[in-house]
Amino acid sequence: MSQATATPPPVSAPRRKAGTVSLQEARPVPELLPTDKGLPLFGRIFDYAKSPVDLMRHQWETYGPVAPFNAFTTNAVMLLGPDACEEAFRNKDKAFANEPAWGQIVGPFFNRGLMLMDFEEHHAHRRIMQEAFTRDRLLNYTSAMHPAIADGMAGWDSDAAFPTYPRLKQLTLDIAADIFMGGAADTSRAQMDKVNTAFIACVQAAAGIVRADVPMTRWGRAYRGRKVLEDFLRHYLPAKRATRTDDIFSVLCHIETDEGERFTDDDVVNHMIFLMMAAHDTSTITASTMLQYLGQHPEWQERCREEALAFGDAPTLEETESMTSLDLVMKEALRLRAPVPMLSRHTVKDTVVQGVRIPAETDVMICVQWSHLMEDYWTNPFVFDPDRFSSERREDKSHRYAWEPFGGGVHKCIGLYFAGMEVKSIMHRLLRNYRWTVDPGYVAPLDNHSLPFPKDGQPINLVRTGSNR
Ligand code: HEM
Repeated sequence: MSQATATPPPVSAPRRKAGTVSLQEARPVPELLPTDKGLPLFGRIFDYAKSPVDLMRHQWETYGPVAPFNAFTTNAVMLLGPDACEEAFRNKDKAFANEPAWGQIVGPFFNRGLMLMDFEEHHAHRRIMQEAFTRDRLLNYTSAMHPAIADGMAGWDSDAAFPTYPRLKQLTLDIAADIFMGGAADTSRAQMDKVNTAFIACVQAAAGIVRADVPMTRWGRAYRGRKVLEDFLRHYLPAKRATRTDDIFSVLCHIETDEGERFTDDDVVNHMIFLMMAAHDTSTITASTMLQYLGQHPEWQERCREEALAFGDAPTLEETESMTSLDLVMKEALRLRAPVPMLSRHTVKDTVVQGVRIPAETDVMICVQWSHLMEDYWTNPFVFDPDRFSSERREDKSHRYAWEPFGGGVHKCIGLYFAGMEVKSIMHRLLRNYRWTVDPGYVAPLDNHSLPFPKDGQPINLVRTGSNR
């Protein structure tokens, strides 16, 4: 165990059972202090970008589990602590909607992706999509994953300042081309690069300040990017419909529920674009966080390497699942740096959370990252200590929602097992063929404008020890 960042002062959690306070009895959202109004137009959005954790701590200590928050011109609220998050995830009275919330953030570029659907429609689409993530499908994705990883890593050589983040980002994009698209057979490298650029433009739109189709802006690029992606996918659709292959694109074209429900062509295109986005940055962030901590904790790197060496080059799904130390490290990485630190909702009716009345038409931020760092639930929460998840300690059991990197309720990440398999397969190959070190004092300078990534690319000292083939 070692100190990763300064430990903040302890906080206490006023707990309240869900559903015990009626709308009439509930308190209003606490009044925003004048000092917390932030900048005209932007509110406290830059405070969030500077340090989400500092902002969340301030909100929790000043206002408690339901905290007012000025973001752009809206009066939003932040939900802090696992009790408040749980109430929003459970969404008992169907007050919290995703589309009007995430739609404002990820814009029209991930339009009609599963996460942007609500209630009955969401339920219907999720039932179909579930068929793409069954255990049998995962087995197929796992065997296709290893050659894609080996190809992507083939050029990774010893480098005293190996830029982890951009390299992992490229790797996960390459993997997506194989696992999601099925290698996109008749597409040249140049065309594939164009698709990757289009895709990145869509992902980066979340951080755009100008939120309209204006040339030279993030949103302008994303509008053009979405068009490129749609054209690309529509070009391949007839072929994917005609034959069955093991990639997700083909799977989405053919899956159906027991009742015979299937996706239309538009659904397939929309879900594909969203799925690639959902899978890409989140897995990249997780793998790069793991690389950082394993580089700073050689004893854990060695422990994980021993497990990796116990299996062959291409472990099966069961084998990746049995890599216990790697699993603990992944959980700890997701705790310390949740790839999606804050989830977005919009209330479609008045509702009550932790005894506080949240009016209809309020933007709500579910601050999962804060739950991961509260002293009420974790010992020395800012310290890297994967054993806290071991069967002897199970600190994550301190509250059902103390650890919630994949969210909860009906929108809980549908790709969580896929993510575990992908990230562990990448780490497995790295551990077998490389050693690496990271300065123990290194703290990743995070860009928090959209999902948190290291601005400096997170350089590590990488040494190649195996053939990686
Ligand atoms: C470590 C990696 C990942 C993390 C941390 C993560 C996190 C999340 C979170 C927090 C949500 C809930 C959003 C909400 O409630 O508003 C979510 C939803 C989703 N994720 Fe993931 N995700 C990861 C990887 C993946 C992968 C690999 C895929 C697909 C292959 C995927 C597909 C989805 C989809 C489709 C949804 C929407 C589910 C729904 O609304 O029903 N994710 N993810």
